[in-house]
Amino acid sequence: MTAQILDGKATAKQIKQELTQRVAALQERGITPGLGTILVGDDPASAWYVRGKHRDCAEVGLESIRVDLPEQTTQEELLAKVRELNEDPACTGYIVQLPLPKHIDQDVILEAMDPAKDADGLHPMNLGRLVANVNKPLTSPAPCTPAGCVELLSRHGLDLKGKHVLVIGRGVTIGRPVGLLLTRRDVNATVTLAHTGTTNLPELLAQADVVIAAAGQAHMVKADAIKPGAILLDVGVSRVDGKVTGDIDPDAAQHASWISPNPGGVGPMTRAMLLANVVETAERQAS
Ligand SMILES: Nc1nc(=O)c2c([nH]1)NC[C@@H]1CN(c3ccc(C(=O)N[C@@H](CCC(=O)O)C(=O)O)cc3)C=[N+]21
Ligand SMILES: [Mg+2]
Repeated sequence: MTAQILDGKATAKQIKQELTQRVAALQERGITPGLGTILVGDDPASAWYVRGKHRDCAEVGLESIRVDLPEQTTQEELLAKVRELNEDPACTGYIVQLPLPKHIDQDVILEAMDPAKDADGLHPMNLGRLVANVNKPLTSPAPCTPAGCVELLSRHGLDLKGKHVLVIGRGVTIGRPVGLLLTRRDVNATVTLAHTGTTNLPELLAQADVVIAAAGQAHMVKADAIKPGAILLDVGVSRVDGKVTGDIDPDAAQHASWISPNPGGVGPMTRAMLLANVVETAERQAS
């Protein structure tokens, strides 16, 4: 068996085309949505991601607002920028690029954002809405990487109803929220969340119909560990010898039915979902 590819790059391209139409429709009504980014410090990977987000904006017709601050920015200075974007009518939604320097409390910054402008879906208010809302369509932004995982599967015609999904990793951007999306009634999956304290990972991997690997440990999911025919989403990113390396050993493709490559899988979907959150916010405000 060789797995079929969950092509995140092509799917994101399709989504961006759809968003381009929606942005044009907003523009016809005199609305130009804008995405803001706040980047603190000069980590090259973070700077590269932020540049990509601005390129994506230009591609679909969104305005973008870029705020770059030096590494030694204080928490108060960053809070001042957050408040500025909260008040800026040209800014429909924005993100604060993570991770922040160690002297800044990420939770304080996220809570200071206007939840209505939270393009990442990481504000506690929006995470709370995700917890509270199981049945109705979501009217608040969902975290981009989890939403990208769900969208990547559904756009390849894969139905998760009744499937056992094993999520590996408990980070706040992926591992914890992705189960909330997958257990909504419209998806109806059964979810197990494994982490470094899990003692029976081999047993769980052998059972899982779908594996979402978001641990950030290069090639930790091996070919012989998975259930034959499983669907594999490779979310974790490490750099090994300067190369982007996922959590799933590429040999696992021999035993899987579907696999998302990394790069080229969930990464581009994350970016597309960020744009979608901004467009949806603008549409909500316009209606
Ligand atoms: N507030 C905040 N929101 C984020 O969404 C956020 C963040 N902070 N901090 C860092 C992580 C990481 N992240 C990625 C998004 C896209 C790719 C992506 O498109 N990667 C390409 C290329 C990978 C490469 O070659 O480096 C791919 O997977 O094909 C990667 C990583 C968003 N993050
Ligand atoms: Mg990727």
